[in-house]
Amino acid sequence: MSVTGNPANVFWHECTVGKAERQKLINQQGCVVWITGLSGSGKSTLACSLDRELHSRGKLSYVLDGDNVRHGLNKNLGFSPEDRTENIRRVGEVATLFADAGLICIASLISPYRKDRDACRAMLTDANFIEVFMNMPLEVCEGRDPKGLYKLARAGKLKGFTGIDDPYEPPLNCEINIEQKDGVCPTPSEMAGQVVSYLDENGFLHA
Ligand SMILES: Nc1ncnc2c1ncn2[C@@H]1O[C@H](COP(=O)(O)OS(=O)(=O)O)[C@@H](OP(=O)(O)O)[C@H]1O
Ligand SMILES: Nc1ncnc2c1ncn2[C@@H]1O[C@H](COP(=O)(O)OP(=O)(O)O)[C@@H](O)[C@H]1O
Repeated sequence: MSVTGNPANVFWHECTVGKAERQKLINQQGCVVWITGLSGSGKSTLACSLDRELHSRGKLSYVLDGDNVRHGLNKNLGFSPEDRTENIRRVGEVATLFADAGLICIASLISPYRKDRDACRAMLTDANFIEVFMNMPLEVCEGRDPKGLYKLARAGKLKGFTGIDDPYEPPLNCEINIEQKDGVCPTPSEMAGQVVSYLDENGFLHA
C-alpha cells in the first residue's frame, strides 16, 4: 500500500464562500502582479512602492519577494535551473491562492525563464496575471550592484549569476514594460503609478 499522495485518489473540496463574494467584501479583484527582471533592476523597489500606494488607496495587497521567500518556504532551493523552476512554481501556486483570496498579490522574482513565468500565468485566467518587465539594461543593474553580487560574479567567485553566466529570457508579451526614458529611470513612485493606472483601467480596484 502506498502512503505517498496519489492525485488519482485526491478530490477537490469546494467551499460555499467563493472568490466573487470575497472580492465584494473588500471591493477589489484578486490578481497577480508578477515583476520580473535582472538582479538590481528595481523589482523589490517597485513591489514595495506599489504595495504602499495600494495600501494608501485602501486596497489589500501582499508582496512575495524572491529574497524573502528564499528565507522560508523556499529555503531548500538554490540557483540551478531546476531549483529556479521549482522556486517560481511554488511562488506561482502561493500567488494564485492569494489572488483567489481576493488580494492583489505582488510577486517580485528574477524568474529568468520564460516557460516558468508562462506556467504561472497558466495557473490563473490570463487577464488576472499581470506581467511587469523591469526592462533595465544590464549596465544599469550592474552599476547599482547594491549587494556586490555582480562584482563577485565578474570575479568568478559567484557562478551561475543571472545576466552574467546564466540566461535571462525577457518577456515577449508582457502587460507592463518599465524602462528608462532618455536614459533616466522612472522614480519608484512613477513606476508604481504606471502599475496602479493599469490596475485601475482594467477594473481590478473595484469588485
Ligand atoms: N546565482 C544567482 N543568480 C541570481 N540571483 C542570485 C544568485 N545567487 C544569489 N542571488 C540572489 O538571489 C536573489 C534572486 O532570487 P530569486 O528567487 O528572485 O531568483 S530566481 O527567480 O529563482 O532566479 C537575487 O536578488 P535580487 O538582487 O533582488 O534580484 C540575488 O540577491
Ligand atoms: N527607479 C529607481 N531609480 C533609482 N534607483 C533605483 C530605482 N529602483 C531601484 N533603485 C535602486 O537600485 C537598487 C536595486 O533595486 P532593487 O529594488 O533591490 O532591485 P532588485 O529587487 O531587482 O534586485 C537599489 O539600491 C535601489 O535603491
